[in-house]
Amino acid sequence: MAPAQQLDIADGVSMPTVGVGTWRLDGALLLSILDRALGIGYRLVDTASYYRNESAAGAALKASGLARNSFFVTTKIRGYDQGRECTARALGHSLRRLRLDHVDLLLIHWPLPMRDLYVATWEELIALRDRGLTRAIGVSNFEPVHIERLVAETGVAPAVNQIQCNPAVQNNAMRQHNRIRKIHSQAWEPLGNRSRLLEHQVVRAVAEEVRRTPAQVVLRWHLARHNSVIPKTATPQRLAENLDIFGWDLDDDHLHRLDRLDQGAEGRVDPAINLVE
Ligand SMILES: NC(=O)C1=CN([C@@H]2O[C@H](COP(=O)(O)OP(=O)(O)OC[C@H]3O[C@@H](n4cnc5c(N)ncnc54)[C@H](OP(=O)(O)O)[C@@H]3O)[C@@H](O)[C@H]2O)C=CC1
Ligand SMILES: O=C(O)C(=O)[C@@H](O)[C@H](O)C(=O)CO
Repeated sequence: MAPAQQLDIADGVSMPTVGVGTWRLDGALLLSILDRALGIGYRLVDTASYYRNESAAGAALKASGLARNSFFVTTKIRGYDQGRECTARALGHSLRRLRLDHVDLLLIHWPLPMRDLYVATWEELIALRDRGLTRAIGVSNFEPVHIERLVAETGVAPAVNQIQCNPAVQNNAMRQHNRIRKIHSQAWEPLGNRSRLLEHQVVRAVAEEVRRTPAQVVLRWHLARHNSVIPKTATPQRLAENLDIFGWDLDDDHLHRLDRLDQGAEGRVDPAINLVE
């Protein structure tokens, strides 16, 4: 069965299953990538204050002329903006750069447990959602222990946990815990750059068998395994390729061969020690 192109992440909030990743894109390049992406049907833009590209993303969205309710924007609260007052102020700055009055999904970028501010930050996200400044709230790079603390102290589970995931770095413990808590797993680094996944002989063999590209095979694996994806490309021609992952299938044998590529900790960024500020 073909996967849905939208999924429900919260009451009345539906999110595209494929979006545009924007880390390391900015300025004229980001404008032209988003112009092309929005023109061929992408409707989700993943940005973050840490990427310093929200202004260009906002300009591209405005130039697209698309109605506000037809596109979906995710941004993130970076490390040094964690904590009650800083978080609200940071979202205000992001909204101004994005030229929007609300985002669709607001994430805590990294838990930074050594700072011990992620629960206070989460409480602020709940308040920002209740004020209509974001339609849904979630986290990124949160391990089960961090999520359990949010739920225990606030009673509110994230709608989404954006985590590193691809066939080579599957992060199965995090994905399984997300599933148990009914939290959607959105995959960052979906193409497995750090692991040179697209060059792997199994990926290439499956791609040849189904007459698709290695990137399409990997992105289709994600949808079959219930992840949504936000691949990044600075190559305009690849945008259409990365979106053309519906209406065809991988069979169980293909999926199981890709499942077996997991390298465990190899290539995995440890969420608890990453110091992205
Ligand atoms: N929450 C978090 O902590 C994080 C979130 N992210 C988000 O996730 C997004 C995606 O992750 P990212 O790390 O960029 O990695 P990706 O898995 O999206 O890989 C990007 C790389 O793959 C290449 N590529 C893209 N499409 C194709 C294709 N069809 N064929 C061959 N190569 C291709 C790109 O090359 P080229 O550009 O030259 O086309 C680029 O080198 C980020 O942009 C960001 O929005 C990322 C990291 C952490
Ligand atoms: O792109 C992001 O959202 C990130 O957080 C990355 O910079 C991430 O920190 C990373 O790749 C660390 O190695």
